[in-house]
Amino acid sequence: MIHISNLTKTYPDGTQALKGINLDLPTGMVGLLGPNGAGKSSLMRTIVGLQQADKGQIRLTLPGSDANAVIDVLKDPHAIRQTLGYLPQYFGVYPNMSCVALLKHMAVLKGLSKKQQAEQIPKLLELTNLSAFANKSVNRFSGGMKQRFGIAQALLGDPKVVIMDEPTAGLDPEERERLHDMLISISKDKLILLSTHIVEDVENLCHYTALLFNGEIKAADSVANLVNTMSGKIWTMPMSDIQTPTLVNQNDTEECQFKMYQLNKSFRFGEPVFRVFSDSQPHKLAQPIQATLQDFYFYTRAQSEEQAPKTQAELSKDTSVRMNGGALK
Ligand SMILES: Nc1ncnc2c1ncn2[C@@H]1O[C@H](COP(=O)(O)OP(=O)(O)OP(=O)(O)O)[C@@H](O)[C@H]1O
Repeated sequence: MIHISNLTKTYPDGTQALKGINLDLPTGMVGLLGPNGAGKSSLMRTIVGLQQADKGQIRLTLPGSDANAVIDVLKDPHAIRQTLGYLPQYFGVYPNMSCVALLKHMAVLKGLSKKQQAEQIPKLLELTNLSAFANKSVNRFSGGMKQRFGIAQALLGDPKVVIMDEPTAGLDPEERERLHDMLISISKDKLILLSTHIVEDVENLCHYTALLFNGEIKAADSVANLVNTMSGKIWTMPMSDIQTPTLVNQNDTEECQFKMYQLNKSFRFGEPVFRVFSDSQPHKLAQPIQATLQDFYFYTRAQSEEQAPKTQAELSKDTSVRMNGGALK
């Protein structure tokens, strides 16, 4: 497991990317969810020792090992590099080398012996469905094949901790499904930390997730627990009606205590539909619907935006959002 405490990271231009992160990540498939710019890559790069934190601590206990065998990642970045696999968000340009030659080269960099290379590389090519392309140059691979190659290199040395930054980015549905299969098959005795903004991927694959917004952890729990907190409180209703909302449970007091969040607007058969969070039926046309992790994600985001100090421009934007069915107070 990875234990992170009080981790902060500010870039030289003053951007505070991580604002005192406290997080315990268990073994298995774990999601790190957050919108663009939330700080996911900053956190991942810090965990894998590619950049320094300003302060804080990251401690790693390897799955299946003695609880006392702890690696202090920030003090000993070399040790973590030997025990984890990393799939970065961008690989940059690949050299003009065949898939198998590049894997061998990376295996050497990871310190694998010739025997280990001979054992592991064919298995990894098979696992990632690249055996038929072993002699093809990686820079001629499709996006999905490059992503699978990235996973093969991350798994060299059979690491117990694997960190993947946006692994499904740019993949077509078939490739995404294949990648999901692969991740599930390798996750049994490892901690696989999956960073993404695709909430559905986390709901489908991960048993545990953390939500990162604007450099802060806003929730961390089992996916089932987070979804359960939304249970019975999610409704769908047609967009047209929310513009003049009729609250069915408005109480008698002057100030309405009732709170409703628009979570998500989408379209079905060309007609707008949106999901709202509400303790009770928010409108006579509202229908109850099964809660999802996406509902929790949007609810948490709406709450964290509400708590964040706002500029004048944001405040005037908020008023128009509210008139269209945003957070009603
Ligand atoms: N090297 C850097 N120098 C300055 N600011 C940076 C640097 N890297 C990231 N940032 C900023 O830090 C914040 C967090 O960025 P980060 O890339 O960690 O977010 P992210 O959640 O991974 O986003 P995305 O999903 O878009 O990749 C952003 O405001 C980003 O602009």
